[in-house]
Amino acid sequence: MSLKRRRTVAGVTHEPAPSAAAGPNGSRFVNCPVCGRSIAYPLINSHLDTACTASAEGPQLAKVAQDQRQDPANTGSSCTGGTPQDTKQPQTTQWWQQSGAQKSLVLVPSGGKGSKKVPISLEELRREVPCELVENVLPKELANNLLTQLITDAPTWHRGQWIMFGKTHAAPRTSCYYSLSNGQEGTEESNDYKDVSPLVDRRDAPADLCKAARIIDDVVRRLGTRMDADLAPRDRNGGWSASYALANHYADGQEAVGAHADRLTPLGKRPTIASLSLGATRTFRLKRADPTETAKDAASGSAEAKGEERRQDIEGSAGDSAARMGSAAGAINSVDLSLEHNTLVIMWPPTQEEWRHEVPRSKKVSQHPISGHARINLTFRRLDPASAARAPLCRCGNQAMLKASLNRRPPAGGQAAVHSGQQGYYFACDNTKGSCGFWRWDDEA
Ligand SMILES: O=C(O)CCC(=O)C(=O)O
Ligand SMILES: [Fe+2]
Repeated sequence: MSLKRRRTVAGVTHEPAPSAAAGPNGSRFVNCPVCGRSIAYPLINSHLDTACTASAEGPQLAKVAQDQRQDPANTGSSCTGGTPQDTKQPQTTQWWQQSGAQKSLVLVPSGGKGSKKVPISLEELRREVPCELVENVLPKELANNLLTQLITDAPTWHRGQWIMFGKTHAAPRTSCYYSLSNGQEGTEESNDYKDVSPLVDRRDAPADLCKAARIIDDVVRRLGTRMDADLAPRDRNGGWSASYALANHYADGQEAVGAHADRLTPLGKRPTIASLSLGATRTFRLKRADPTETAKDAASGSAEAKGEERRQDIEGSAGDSAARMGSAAGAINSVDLSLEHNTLVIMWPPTQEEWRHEVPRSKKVSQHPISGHARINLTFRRLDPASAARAPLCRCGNQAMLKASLNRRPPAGGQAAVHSGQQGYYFACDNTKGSCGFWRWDDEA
């Protein structure tokens, strides 16, 4: 991968333009070789990197925004209460309209561990990592209102706990689940929340959150059509819609979430998760998962600790693990996304299987006009009741946890080998207080 500001489009590599005030013919503007738009000459490189409309989703997303204005009754989630005027908010400038934006939203190490981080374009991000970033995803007023409301609610949210070496620690953030299905989900689905966290704080989503969810459903569905075959079968053909949003509140740069993957048991294999950031800008770090992480689990039959314990466990070693990875030469193993207010990150499959994500602590968090140093994150997730129902009970009598194996495949000839394709999955005991040692391949047909 080239880290120079050079771009290959349809097999033609466009060399970076010299950073002079005027182009070769003396004009102060140049037509973008990709989208054809007239761009101030010194800004053409950053336009190509971050703002060019010719990237696949630019026009699509523009259409999303337009459709949202024309069709506010869009029924992405089953939240009710949306009214036509609700979504008639003025649109903010979208990233593909910000010609010449100078921001470095995506940084990757230029070499080994500790090397300088260099920017890559949103297009390169999408190509190299199964994630993508959409700026200004909601109408500005909706994003601001939602932030104001959630910042007001956040003091009533729950601070989770995790146990390590017998000691209880408070989670460095507060959280809450907002249901987007207005109590429509059955008992089984409600039970799935317990699987997400044993400390459930679940509420009905307020109206602005329902509106946001409808827009996000639509964005995810439209962008998902580009890669339908990669999605979980039930999410294909525009099938994805969020059933709930997990909200996190980070009061300041000292609050964080350690490296982890979101739990597969309630969401099913190859889940798509859409993550909305509101308020102060924070770094969202993705690292390729260490194959030895699941090897330990599978070999010893030991349970992985739940929730925070697992997160903290990985946190200390994640950097080393990524450095050890040594996958294909030039491949990106680690990426930092700068998540500004009203930015959506879509984690496509197989992000939860093959990558780990975190929001590291930071000494430098700039203030947002509404929330100061605080940040709210909402991850929009789709429950898969069938997945949770399939999980066997371990010897402790608890539901075992579905996990992806990075380095092992199911035994040749087994049902799982025939049906699961590349990825092996297994169930393991999920008891934080001590594993019963339960472990078996998932042999789903
Ligand atoms: O705050 C974020 O951006 C990520 C939160 C997250 O990963 C989670 O709640 O599982
Ligand atoms: Fe997560």
